[in-house]
Amino acid sequence: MDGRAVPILDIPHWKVEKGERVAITGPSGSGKSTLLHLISGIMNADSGGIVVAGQPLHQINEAKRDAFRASAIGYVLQDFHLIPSLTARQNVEIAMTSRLPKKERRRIVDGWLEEVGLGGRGQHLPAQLSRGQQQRVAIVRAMVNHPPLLLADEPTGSLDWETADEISSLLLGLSVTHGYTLIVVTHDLNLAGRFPRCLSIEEFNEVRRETLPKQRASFASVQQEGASL
Ligand SMILES: Nc1ncnc2c1ncn2[C@@H]1O[C@H](COP(=O)(O)OP(=O)(O)OP(=O)(O)O)[C@@H](O)[C@H]1O
Repeated sequence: MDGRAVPILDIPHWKVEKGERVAITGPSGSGKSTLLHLISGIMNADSGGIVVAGQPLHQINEAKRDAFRASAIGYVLQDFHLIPSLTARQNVEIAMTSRLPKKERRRIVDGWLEEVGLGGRGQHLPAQLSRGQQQRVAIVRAMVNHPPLLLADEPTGSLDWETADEISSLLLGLSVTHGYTLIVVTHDLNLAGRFPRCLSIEEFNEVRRETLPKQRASFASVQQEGASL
């Protein structure tokens, strides 16, 4: 870390159990998105270690982290990030890591779309779908490889309250059905309040709020033990 940088996160130890559903709240700039970037290996901590599903992310190179993320971590974002020129089905298929015959891939994707209430919508482009429907496609894309861990950054942040409630139910319901660990960061207290474990990032981050407006994470240790890949 250079002399001007101030830590965003300083987490001596933090652990999420396999299959746990955790919501993390906290003020803007408190490092919620940064935490998910660290857990997913998109960003490196300056020191310390992060273990996800038995894989120490800090001990593998970037290419291996990318491959690990593709198969083991699903990521849902506030603004969906669907490819506009691809149909709902294609947006999901493009994320599949298994090399199955096209017909089989289509059967799997259509099954997922059906499960999230989008049966018959596979041929629609994102622009032909409502925002809630687009988020459902994004959730399917995140889950299609059956990752043991799903991360969601403000998944209801751009939805009206009713749709937000539906997406909250969907995420929590799917985590029970499919048994994945779910970590959500959010301002949405309605969403957070529905989680079995709900905490403020300030409860496990030792950086004081006054020091937050600077940059970079300094240390994080997140473990998800016992998950099978
Ligand atoms: N790529 C980056 N490079 C440098 N600093 C960054 C970067 N991304 C975020 N930061 C800084 O890290 C701090 C935490 O940002 P982060 O986005 O994690 O907070 P947040 O709690 O998710 O905020 P919000 O709720 O507003 O999305 C902020 O001070 C931000 O300016």
